[in-house]
Amino acid sequence: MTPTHLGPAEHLFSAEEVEAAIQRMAVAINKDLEHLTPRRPVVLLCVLTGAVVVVGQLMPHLHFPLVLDCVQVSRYGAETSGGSLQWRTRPKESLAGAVVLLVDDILDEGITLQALQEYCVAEGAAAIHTAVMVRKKRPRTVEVQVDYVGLEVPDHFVFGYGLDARGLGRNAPGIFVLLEDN
Ligand SMILES: O=P(O)(O)OC[C@H]1O[C@H](OP(=O)(O)OP(=O)(O)O)[C@H](O)[C@@H]1O
Ligand SMILES: Nc1nc2[nH]cnc2c(=O)[nH]1
Repeated sequence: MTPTHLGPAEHLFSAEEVEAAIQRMAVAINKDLEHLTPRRPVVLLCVLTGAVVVVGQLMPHLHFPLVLDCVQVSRYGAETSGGSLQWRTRPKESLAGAVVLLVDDILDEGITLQALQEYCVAEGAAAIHTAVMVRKKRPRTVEVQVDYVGLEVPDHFVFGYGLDARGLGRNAPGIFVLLEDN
C-alpha cells in the first residue's frame, strides 16, 4: 500500500521483497561470523534512527553471540540532500578488540558509513563488517567498503522500512521513491 500522506510516491519494493532481502543478508552474515570464536560477542551497532527496522528484522536470523548497541548520527535531518555529519549518541559498549557489525538502512554518498568505520577503527575494533538494507546506484562521494547489501535502489530519494521522508514514512511497508523531490 502506497502511503498517500507523503505525496506522490512510486512503490519500488514490497515488504515481502525487503524481508526476503534481509533474510538473504542474514544468511551471508551468518556464514562469515557464526564460526568465529572471538573472545567476546560481536557488537552489532545499529545506526539510528533509520536502521531500527532492518536491525529488528535481521537480529532474530543471526545465529552467533552478539550484543546490541547503537550509534546515532544524522546528516539529512528533514532534507533530501545531506549536510555535515552530526553526532548524537556514541556506542556504550567498548569497541576495543571487538568484532563489529555495523548495520545501516541506506548507503548513499557513503559519508555516514565511512565516518562510522573510521570511528570503529579509532576505538580499536578488531574487525568491522558492514551491512546496508539498500544501496543507492550512484557514484560514491567517498570510498567505502560494504560487505552485505540487501537491495539496490535508483538514484532518487527513497523512504519506508525505517527510511524517512522529512521525519515521516519510516513505517511505510516497503520501499518507495518520493516523487515530488526527484
Ligand atoms: O551515505 P550517506 O549519504 O552518508 O547517507 C546515508 C545516511 O543517511 C541516512 O541518515 P540520516 O542522516 O537521514 O539520519 P536518520 O537515520 O536519522 O534518518 C541513513 O540512515 C544513513 O545513515
Ligand atoms: N530517507 C532517506 N535517507 C537517505 N539518506 C541518504 N539517502 C537517503 C534516501 O534516499 N532516503
